[in-house]
Amino acid sequence: MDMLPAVSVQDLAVRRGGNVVFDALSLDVPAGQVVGLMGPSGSGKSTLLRSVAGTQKTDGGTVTVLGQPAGSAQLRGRIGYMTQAPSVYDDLTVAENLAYFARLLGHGRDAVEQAIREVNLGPEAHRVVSGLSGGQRSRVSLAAALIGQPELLVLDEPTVGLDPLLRQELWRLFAQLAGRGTSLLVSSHVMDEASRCGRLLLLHKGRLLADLTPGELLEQTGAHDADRAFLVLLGGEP
Ligand SMILES: Nc1ncnc2c1ncn2[C@@H]1O[C@H](COP(=O)(O)OP(=O)(O)OP(=O)(O)O)[C@@H](O)[C@H]1O
Repeated sequence: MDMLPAVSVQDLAVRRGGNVVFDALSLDVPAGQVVGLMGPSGSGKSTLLRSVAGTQKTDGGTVTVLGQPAGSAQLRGRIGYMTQAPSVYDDLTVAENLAYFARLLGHGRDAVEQAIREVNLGPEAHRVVSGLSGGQRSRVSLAAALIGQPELLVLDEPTVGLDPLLRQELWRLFAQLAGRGTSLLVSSHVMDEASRCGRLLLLHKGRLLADLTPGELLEQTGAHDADRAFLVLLGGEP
C-alpha cells in the first residue's frame, strides 16, 4: 500500500543572512521510516529541518507536513522537533522540564514518564538540567520532542556528543518508533550512522545529491562504507 509521504518539499527557496541556502529544493520524506538527512556541515540540514518544523522563513516553494502546510496550527502536537542546541530550562529538573512541555501539549504524568524511560534518563529525572553533561542535556531535549508520541519526529543531530553505547541505544529507539508507525527525519553528519536509516537523503550545498537506501548507496558507488560512498558521489576518490 502506498502511503502519503510524511513530508513533501517542492521547489523550496530559503535565504539566510544574504546566503542562498536552497534555490529550488524538492524531496519527499516517506512515512513510517527512519530517514537520515546526511551531508557535510553547511549543506543545509538544519535549515531544511527548520523549514519542516515551520520555524524557518522561506522565500518560495512549499513544504507539506502530514498533509498540512509546514507551521500550521493543526500540526501542533503532531510533530516533535529537537533543535541542535538544547532547548530546555537549565534551572528546572529533567522531570519538571518535561512536565512543563507535556502541559503545553495537554499531556499528563504518564507521557512524561514514558519520554524519560525512552531516553534512559530515569536516574537523572530529579536532577537540575544545569548540572547534567552535554549528552544528558541533549537527551532531555529529545525526551521533550518525544512527549505525546508525535506522528513525525524532526531531530537535528540528536546523537552529537553521545558515547557509542548511547548512540546505539538511540538508533534502536528510532527503529522501534518507526516500527510503531512514527515517521522520523534525523540529521547527522556522521556518515556511519547512515547504515541505521531506512532511507537516506544526501544534501550537498543546498542540493539533493541522492535519495536512496543505505544498501543502494554502497551498491551504486561500489564503496565499502558510507563515508567513502559520499566522497564517490561528490566526485572524489573511491
Ligand atoms: N543565521 C544565519 N545567517 C546566515 N547564514 C546562515 C545562518 N544560518 C545558517 N546559515 C548558512 O546556511 C547554510 C546552511 O546552514 P545549515 O545550518 O542549514 O547547515 P547544516 O548542514 O545544518 O550544517 P551543520 O552540520 O554544521 O549544522 C550555510 O551556508 C550557513 O552558513
